[in-house]
Amino acid sequence: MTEAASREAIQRVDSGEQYGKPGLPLYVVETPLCRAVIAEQGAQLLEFQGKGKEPLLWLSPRAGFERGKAVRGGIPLCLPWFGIHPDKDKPKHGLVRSRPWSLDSAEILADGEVQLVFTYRHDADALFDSDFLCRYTMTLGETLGLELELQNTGADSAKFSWAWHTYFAVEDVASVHVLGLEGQGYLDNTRGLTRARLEGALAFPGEVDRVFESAPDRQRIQLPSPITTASEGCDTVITWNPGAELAATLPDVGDHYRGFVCVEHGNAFADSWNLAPGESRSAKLAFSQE
Ligand SMILES: O=P(O)(O)OC[C@H]1O[C@H](O)[C@H](O)[C@@H](O)[C@@H]1O
Repeated sequence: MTEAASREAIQRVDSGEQYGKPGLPLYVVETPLCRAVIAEQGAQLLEFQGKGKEPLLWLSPRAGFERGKAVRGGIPLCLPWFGIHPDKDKPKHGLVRSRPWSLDSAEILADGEVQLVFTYRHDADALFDSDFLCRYTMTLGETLGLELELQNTGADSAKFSWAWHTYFAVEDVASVHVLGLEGQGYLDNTRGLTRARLEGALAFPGEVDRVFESAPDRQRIQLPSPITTASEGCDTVITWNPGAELAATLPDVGDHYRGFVCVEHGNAFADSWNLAPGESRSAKLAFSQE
C-alpha cells in the first residue's frame, strides 16, 4: 500500500463536515469494498456499509457529537464495566466510549480491506483504579470484523466487564426477530434482573433489555436482508430497544427508536473477565449481510 493510497481511502474530518454538528474528529473510510465512519473518541464505529449492501448500523438523526459523551448509535464500546456501576456517581457503561483513543496504524491489505488499529491506555484514576490497555482492530472489507485485546497492565488483578453495543439499522423494530437465543436463560433488566427463559425467537414488542450469559456464538437478525453475527470469546449477548415510552425520555432517540435493535456482544455479569497482572484476553466479532 502506498501512503497516498491510504491517505485517499482514509480521511480525517470534523463531525461538522460530515453531519453538520462540529465537535468530534472522525475517520471516513471509502474504498471499492465499503464506506465507514469512525469517531476517534471511543474508537466508535458510526457507519458501515459494504458494497451493494444495506447500511449495517443505525446512527441517530438526533445524535450529538460532544467531547466526553458517547454518540447515540453505531458501535460504542462499553468497558471496563458494562451497565450501571454499583457506585451511582460513576457513568453507565464504563469510560472508554467517551475518552480519546489513538489510531496507531491504518493499512490497506492485499485484498483491498482496510485495517485500522486503535489503542486506549488507561492509567488508574478515580473512575477505574487499575491500569489497562485496549488494542482494537477493525477490518473493513465487504464485511466488518472487529477484534479487541484487553491487557491488565496494573500491579493487581482486576475485573473487567464490557460489550460492543451494536445498534443495527432496521426498517421497523416491531417486525424484527433475532434468532440464536431460543431456549436460553436471561436476566431481565426491565424487571430488576430477574431470571427468565426465552421461548422462540426474540421479538421487540416494547421495551426489551435482556442479558444472556453463556450465550451461543451466532445470532441472526431477521430483516429483508438478514444479518449474521459470529463471535469468538464473547460469552454474553445483551439485547435492547427502549420502546416508545423510555425512548421519549432519551433526547437523542425519541421517535427514532423504531429504527434500531441493539444486539450486543461481550463479557459481562457472570461472564466478566478477571485478569491477573500482565494478563491479556481477546475477543472477535464478525458481521455478514445477505
Ligand atoms: O443510554 P446508554 O447509556 O447508552 O445505554 C443504553 C442501554 O444499553 C444497554 O443495552 C443496557 O442493557 C440498557 O440498560 C441501556 O439502557
